[in-house]
Formats: sequence, structure tokens, C-alpha cells
Amino acid sequence: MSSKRTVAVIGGGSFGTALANLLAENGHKVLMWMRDAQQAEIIRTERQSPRYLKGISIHTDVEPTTDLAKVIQPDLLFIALPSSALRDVLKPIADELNNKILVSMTKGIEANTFLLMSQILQELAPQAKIGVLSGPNLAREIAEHALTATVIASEDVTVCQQVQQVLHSRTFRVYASNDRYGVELGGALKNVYAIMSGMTVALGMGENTRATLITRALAEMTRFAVKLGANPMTFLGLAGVGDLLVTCNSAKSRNYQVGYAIGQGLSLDEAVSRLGEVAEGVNTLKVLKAKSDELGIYMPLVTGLYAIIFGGMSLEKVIEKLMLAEPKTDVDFISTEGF
Ligand SMILES: NC(=O)C1=CN([C@@H]2O[C@H](COP(=O)(O)OP(=O)(O)OC[C@H]3O[C@@H](n4cnc5c(N)ncnc54)[C@H](OP(=O)(O)O)[C@@H]3O)[C@@H](O)[C@H]2O)C=CC1
Ligand SMILES: O=C(CO)COP(=O)(O)O
Repeated sequence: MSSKRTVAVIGGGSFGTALANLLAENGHKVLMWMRDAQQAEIIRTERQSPRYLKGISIHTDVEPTTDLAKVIQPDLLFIALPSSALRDVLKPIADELNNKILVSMTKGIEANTFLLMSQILQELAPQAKIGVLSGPNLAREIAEHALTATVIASEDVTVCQQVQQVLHSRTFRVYASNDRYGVELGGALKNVYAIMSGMTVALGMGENTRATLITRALAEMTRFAVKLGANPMTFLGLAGVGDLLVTCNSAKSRNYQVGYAIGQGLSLDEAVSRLGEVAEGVNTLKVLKAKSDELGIYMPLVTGLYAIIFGGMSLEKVIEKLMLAEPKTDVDFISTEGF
């Protein structure tokens, strides 16, 4: 059993709150930073979040705070901010983050730089020890104690060990990996395919279609990752196929919900504002399309979804292009040759 410590969580949305509860249930004191003082006060007094994870009680050892100087006191910090906010929130306190253990839970890619969140952390705090937590981890299911597994990825084995120690519980199992880049890339890329999957479900397209989509999505994201130097084997693990399966199959996934709403005929803006929470796949689709074009990587699903959402192409046209494209071989994506 791990020794009890004080741990910080930066970000008080669905995932930050679910993780803070897990840590507190394991006996740790948790400082949870959020930007909104009113939300913090409601959590303090009512032990419920007014916006996220409705109906979930927030443990009394989770202390909400809007004070960044206070939240950076512990040695171990989990970061659960949207990718669009991570750099801006942490930049003013970057110097204080050096020599800490920083674990990113954010599944996104920075626009313009194509940096993953742990790479931004490294840039901001070069002396920090960095890890990435990723896997099939729907926040609500974690908060409801559904049996869940995840991956902590870091080049530094002590980071993996410490995260396993503070988080392991009867309902939450943490596997270790040394492939930080692959684990993080898997978590970011799958959001795009979850949008697509939600769309096919809204359109009543059947189980053969969804199984094909998910399998070809795995091929496509692995092909992309291999071209960027990641280990394809990582994509067969929890942070690859595991996370792809859960988000492409669950109506609890916000990215799936955005796709579903678009499939019902809503515009992207309407779908995103109806959601009211972060759906990282929308930005990831843009940056992924730009990067795959730049590097000349064959990504027909990304190209097709981009054409529908940002190019005004009809779904029928995209389906026709995908189905009638040049014949290919099946498991081509593990090899770096021949495609
Ligand atoms: N939810 C899930 O199941 C999972 C989420 N993730 C990842 O975790 C990350 C966070 O997602 P999640 O917690 O679900 O998101 P939510 O939408 O539930 O919450 C977002 C949180 O970030 C805050 N926030 C938004 N913009 C800013 C900003 N500019 N500055 C400071 N704080 C801001 C929000 O505050 P406010 O309420 O004031 O707007 C809120 O506390 C995402 O990258 C997501 O992909 C990963 C695995 C599972
Ligand atoms: O990453 C997730 C589950 O692992 C959550 O996905 P959504 O952001 O689509 O809800």
C-alpha cells in the first residue's frame, strides 16, 4: 500500500474530478485547481460539481482551489486541462514546475506546433519528470467505479512507479509503458475516429460498417504514428486499440456525441455548443489533416471526415470515394514498407 501524500490535479472538469476522487479514495490529500471560483465554492460546500459529472459526490479530501501558487506545492501534479488551455495556464508558473513530476491526462495536439501535451510540459519545465496517463478511461465510468485500466507512460521508471502507487485500487489498474510518445499519440488520434463512429451510428449504418471503421482507423493511426517514429506495438495496447474501442463504441464519449449530432444534421458549431464540454477530436482533425498532407501520409478516413466537416462535401460522396478507392492489402500498417 502506498504512503499517503498530497497530490495536485490541475483542471476541475470531468476527468480532473474523476481522477481527484480516485486519489482521495486511495487516502491522498488532493488539491484540485480550477479557474472558476464559483464552481470551486460549490464543490467546497456541496461536494458536487455544478457542471461536470452530475450526481457524483466529490470526496472530502479533494480541496478545490483557484490558487495556482498553492496547487503547485506538491511534488506530483496531474494535468487535466483542455489542450487549447494547457500552455496558457501553466506558462506563468513554469519555473515552479521544474523538478516536479508532471503527468498529462490531456488527449490533444497543439495547433500550429503539432506538439503533444507532454512535449509542451517539457518545453515549459525542462527539469521536470514527465509522464502521460492514457487509456480507455471515460471519466464518468471511472467516477462510478467501473473496473478500469490505464497506462502511465514515461521514460523514467520512477514516474511510472509513483503513479501506479498513488492510483492503483480495486477498480483502477495502472499499467506502465516506456513509450510516452506512442501512448500520447494514440490518445489524441482516436478522438477523430470517435467522431466518425458517432456519425455512422446516427445514420444507422450497421455493425459491419463500425467494425470496419474501427479496424481501418487503427491501421490509419498506426501508419501515421510509425511515420512519426512511434512504436506500432503500443497501438495494440490499452492506449491504442483500448481507447479507440471505448470512444468509438460509447455514447458517453464526447467526440462520439459530436459525430452523432452531425450525423443527425446539426452543424459542427451546433454540435459542439450542444455538448458544452471538450471534444478534442475537432481540433485534432484539423492538425492531423495538415500534418498528414505535409508528410504525404495516406489517411483516407481523416481526409474524408475533414472534407465533410470543413469542406462541405456530402457524406455520400465521401463514402463513394472510400469504398471505390484503389484496392489495398489488409494488415499493411505494421510494416514501414510498401504503403
Ligand atoms: N472526460 C473524459 O472521459 C476524459 C477526458 N480526457 C482528456 O482530459 C482533458 C480534459 O477533459 P475533461 O476534463 O473531460 O474536460 P471538461 O470539458 O469536462 O472540463 C474542462 C475543464 O477545463 C477547464 N477549462 C476550459 N478552458 C479553460 C481555460 N482556458 N483555462 C483554464 N481552464 C479551462 C474547464 O473550466 P470551466 O468549467 O471553467 O470552463 C473545466 O474545468 C481533455 O484533453 C480530454 O481529452 C481524457 C480521458 C478521459
Ligand atoms: O478519452 C476518453 C476516454 O478514454 C474520453 O473521450 P471523450 O473526450 O470523447 O469523452
